[in-house]
Amino acid sequence: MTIQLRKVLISDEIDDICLEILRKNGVEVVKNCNLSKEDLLKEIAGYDGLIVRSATKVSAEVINAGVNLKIIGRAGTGVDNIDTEVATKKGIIVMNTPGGNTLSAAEHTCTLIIALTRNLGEASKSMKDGKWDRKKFMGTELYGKTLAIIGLGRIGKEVALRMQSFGMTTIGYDPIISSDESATFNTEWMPLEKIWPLADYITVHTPLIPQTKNLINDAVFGKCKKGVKVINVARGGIIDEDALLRALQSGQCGGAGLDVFIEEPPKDYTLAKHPNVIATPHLGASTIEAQVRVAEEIAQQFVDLAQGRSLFGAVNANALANALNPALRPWIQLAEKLGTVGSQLTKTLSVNNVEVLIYEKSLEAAGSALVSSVMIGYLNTSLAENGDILPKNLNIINSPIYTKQSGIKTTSTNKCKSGQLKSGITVEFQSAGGEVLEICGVIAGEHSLLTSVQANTFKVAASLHGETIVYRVDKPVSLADIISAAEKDGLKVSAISASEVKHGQGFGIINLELPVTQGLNHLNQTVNSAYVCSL
Ligand SMILES: NC(=O)c1ccc[n+]([C@@H]2O[C@H](COP(=O)([O-])OP(=O)(O)OC[C@H]3O[C@@H](n4cnc5c(N)ncnc54)[C@H](O)[C@@H]3O)[C@@H](O)[C@H]2O)c1
Ligand SMILES: O=C(O)[C@H](O)COP(=O)(O)O
Repeated sequence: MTIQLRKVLISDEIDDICLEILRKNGVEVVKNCNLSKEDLLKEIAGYDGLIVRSATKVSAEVINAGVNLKIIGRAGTGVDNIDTEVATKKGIIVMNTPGGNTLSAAEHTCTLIIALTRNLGEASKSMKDGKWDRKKFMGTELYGKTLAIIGLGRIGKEVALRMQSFGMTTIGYDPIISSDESATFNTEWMPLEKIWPLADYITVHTPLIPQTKNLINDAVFGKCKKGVKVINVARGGIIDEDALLRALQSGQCGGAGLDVFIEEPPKDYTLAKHPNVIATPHLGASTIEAQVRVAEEIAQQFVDLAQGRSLFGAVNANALANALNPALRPWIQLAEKLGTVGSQLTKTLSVNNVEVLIYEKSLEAAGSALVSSVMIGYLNTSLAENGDILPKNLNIINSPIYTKQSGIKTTSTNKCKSGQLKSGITVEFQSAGGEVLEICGVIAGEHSLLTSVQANTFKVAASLHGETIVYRVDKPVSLADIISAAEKDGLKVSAISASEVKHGQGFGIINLELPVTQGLNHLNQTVNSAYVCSL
């Protein structure tokens, strides 16, 4: 799969280095940060790529209007403003720049913790109002206090390291970070229920997902120390805003540092205006350094992808990473061709399971890419022939979704250590009734070759390339007879290969110089069945 990146739209405020890098690499770029939703819907059809920050809402409507979109880039971390599910279904890559703004977001979190504990916001405001009030703004030290970090990923870890220098004890929770790993940055991993009563400060650094929505709510505030302070530089909604207001009003929560809100900008500023709240308008990543970094990174990632070098930052395209690896590319192509041939030879079977068996060591990690590619070939033919609506752009990104929809189960199995002398890959198409079609292929140089069907070996491996006819016989038929029949059907044969005939079946591949334009009457009288494939 190659990505043709001719024209990219930048619809949010992104550093100009992004435009420079893209243009230097021959990509036309338009930056327009003032597009209304309606304008964006009209404009987007003309672009192959879109780059945003958090302001542009890349909804299903926008993605559907982007009929030429191949890639959506987020110059930043959170992709919650992009409908990644719809993009994936349409075969569009979604990419972010993980890490580019980590330090800035971590520093902003630390700034809010410090500002909260010394009432900096209100104290500064009172000075601006011409007041000298030293008593009202008595603070507390951070030294010796406990900071709970929910989400021990990139930002959570950097916050821990920085706040430890103030003498804070850091504890935390993350479902995928082990206690050993969190111990490497001096943070004791604990389950949430143990954390709540211990924390003097709680800071959240998770994505906003169903599991983290309203993670800190009325019940949690009830389990915390009276006066606990909370900080959210992650996403609005991880702390329940209504519950927070109630806790601030009752004094159960002693203060909140908020950079993000459920609605941005908020319609209701009650929370931001509360005297114990320090609020900033989503400034976590707003530093010169972070903005240059994310702009540079997203542009370079776009260029690397278009030039087939890397897929760094893609959040929805694991399989594609293998497809871009030059060493694996021919195998990925072979897999798709085996899928196409398999779909022709299983026309009479109701396939419900497809298994890819891998006999090459170099392909051990490429199972999901090979399966996705087999299914592109299989579905492209079988959906078309069943009269189903074919997705416009069936590719390695959305093939798993359409496979799931088709009800076919898929697996890949590494057979390298099985001691068998086989090479290449084998695809087994299995029906509910227990019938199996097994086809095997290998790569020679860059060429895809079919080596056997149903364990019937081809005397000379057949080339899977271009306009091809796959046929089946139930007894040996001479190649001369088959070529003669094909020529009577107006075909120009460039090569032919046949398998041995065992247990009443044999298979063959006819390579053609030109596409088939008429019926295969003579051929169909000479072999049992013949199918046209474009490979
Ligand atoms: N305010 C800003 O300007 C700003 C800037 C950068 C990032 N962010 C946001 O900060 C958040 C964290 O970013 P990051 O780069 O550290 O991401 P990350 O992926 O490195 O870390 C997030 C961590 O959250 C953990 N997590 C997921 N579900 C969890 C749960 N139920 N409970 C506890 N932990 C859970 C994950 O396992 C992961 O380790 C993201 O939401 C991102 O969008 C905001
Ligand atoms: O997830 C992120 O990267 C931050 O929320 C930054 O968002 P921004 O690019 O809109 O500042």
